[in-house]
Amino acid sequence: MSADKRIEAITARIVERSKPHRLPYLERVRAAISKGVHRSVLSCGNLAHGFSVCSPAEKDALAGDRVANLGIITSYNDMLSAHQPFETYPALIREAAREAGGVAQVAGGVPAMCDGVTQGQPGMELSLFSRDLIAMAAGIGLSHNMFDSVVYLGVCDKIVPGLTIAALTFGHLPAVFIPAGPMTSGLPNDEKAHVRQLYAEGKAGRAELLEAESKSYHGPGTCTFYGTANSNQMLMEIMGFHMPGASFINPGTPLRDALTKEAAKRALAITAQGNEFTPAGEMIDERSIVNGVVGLHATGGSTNHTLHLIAMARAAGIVLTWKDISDLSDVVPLLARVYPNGLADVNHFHAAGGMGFLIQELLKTGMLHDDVRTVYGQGLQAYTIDPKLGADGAVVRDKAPKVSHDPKVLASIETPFQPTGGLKMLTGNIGSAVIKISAVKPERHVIEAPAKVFHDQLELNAAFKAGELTGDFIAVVRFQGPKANGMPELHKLTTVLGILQDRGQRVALLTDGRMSGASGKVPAAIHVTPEAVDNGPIGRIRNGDIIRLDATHGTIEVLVNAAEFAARPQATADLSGNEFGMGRELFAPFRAIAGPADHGASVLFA
Ligand SMILES: O=C(O)[C@H](O)[C@@H](O)[C@H](O)[C@H](O)COP(=O)(O)O
Ligand code: SF4
Repeated sequence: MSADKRIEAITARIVERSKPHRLPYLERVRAAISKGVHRSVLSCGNLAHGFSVCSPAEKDALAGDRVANLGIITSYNDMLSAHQPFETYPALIREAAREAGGVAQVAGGVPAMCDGVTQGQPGMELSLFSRDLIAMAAGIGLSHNMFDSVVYLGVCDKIVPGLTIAALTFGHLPAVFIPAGPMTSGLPNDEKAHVRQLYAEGKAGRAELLEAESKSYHGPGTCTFYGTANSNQMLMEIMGFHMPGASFINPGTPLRDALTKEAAKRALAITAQGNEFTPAGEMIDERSIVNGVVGLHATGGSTNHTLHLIAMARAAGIVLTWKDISDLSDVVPLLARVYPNGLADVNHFHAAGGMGFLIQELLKTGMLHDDVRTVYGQGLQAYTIDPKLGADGAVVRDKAPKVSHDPKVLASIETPFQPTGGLKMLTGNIGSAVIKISAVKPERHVIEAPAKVFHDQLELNAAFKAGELTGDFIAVVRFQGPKANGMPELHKLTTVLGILQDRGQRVALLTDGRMSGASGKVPAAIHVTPEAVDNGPIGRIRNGDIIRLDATHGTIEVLVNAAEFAARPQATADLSGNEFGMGRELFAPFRAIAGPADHGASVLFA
């Protein structure tokens, strides 16, 4: 079935807009492909260094150009519960490579930050920049030019976007992403959030809070809320970088290991030496990117992808805009209710039918481009499956269920939770912003209230403790953009604003910073561009100004006389405290050159 004509129209405009970047990109990819087996251009000395630790049989194989060499880029560390399982993956992948007659080598590692560990801490100011650094670090591994295909081991927030930027930069090579899967379900996310609110109100102690947090985050695997990390898994599957059904299988299970070995063998099967050559730079095109945006809307995905997906697309010469994302939101229905957009977690999503059911439903009405290339072959229909472990220990794929196993978590295309998606663009005299409405009740989609201005999320929390946050208001938290302090997530505001909202106050947030993908029920206009430190109008808002946030009509306005507002001096902030400490001094060059949020807040692309 061809895609819905509205999806086709938005895709066509992206193709047209991208040509100046996409065509030269494809020429570079094809020029690199034309050079043949890449290690064949290495000198004997280069090659000897490259395979010095291999077995004699592997050296023989790599001395020629017939046997495929699989590069592994790994983001293993013990800080991210989602990445800790990767510790054992290289051995499993090497075993699979041997079974497939190929060779596998770890090309390099990349850094991985856990936004949960750094949330509310100075380290969070490195987080966004770590995405582009991860792309660079992966590039260093791949620049050995020893490889015919690559598997990327990554899950969390900035890591998959950074690895995708690298995979598309090395677009002449096939790229298969291998996830580690979600943590098993612990204390439900809403119960964790409730204990946090009790603690913030002084009704629970630290011991009770730590117990709740530890029961929620309790073992290996991705945290089970639908934040950026799990949005990444959804994206990798719907864009065709995962094997079908790979996203949400728990770590340490036979099926997980079978999927990992299968992915390694598939990566070796789609090299230029085989008959199904699938270079990443040609596999991913504008339709793949649109499919990714559709998946974000249909699942209520992370607002961070209004930054990351733009940077990821740009790495392949594709220019995606907030208006594309916003216009797709008007077409794509919301089919999933996973925390913070509901009470379920990703394990419940998978049990309800998961990615296979979701893709099946979206294909039914042309919400997705089916005619796309994937690491598994041609077409997205192949992903409408339910993965199982076969008797022989290999992966088998049943058809996805015809009916959702839990319609309260995963809806059919005929009975969506909302007729439109979750991510809207806002424009007005403050600039541009984005808002995630899938987790916000309809009666809160329009908020008009006086501004309370802060230059730091801790200032707002202190005002809460001092009992100063009374009545209806829009919290303006500014000087939080990429050039100011690296654009940290302001997720710590969620608890306080949630308490005030639950008390009946009509509150909202307006910031040039960003939120966690796990932030939810309070209306938040985020990623305001231009940012305050770049002379953005958000820097001219004063306490008491009336602001109108209208997610229904897509506007964000300060209701002040235009001439008076323009004549106001730009506020300034003392950012000296953000320049040193916890490594922030190392990222001064990134703050100096970071691009605007609506271009991905990247140091790699203007
Ligand atoms: O974008 C995201 O999804 C978040 O960055 C997420 O990865 C982060 O870990 C949250 O901070 C977790 O939520 P808590 O901080 O509430 O545990
Ligand atoms: S989902 Fe967030 S908190 Fe959980 S491991 Fe990943 S980065 Fe850390």
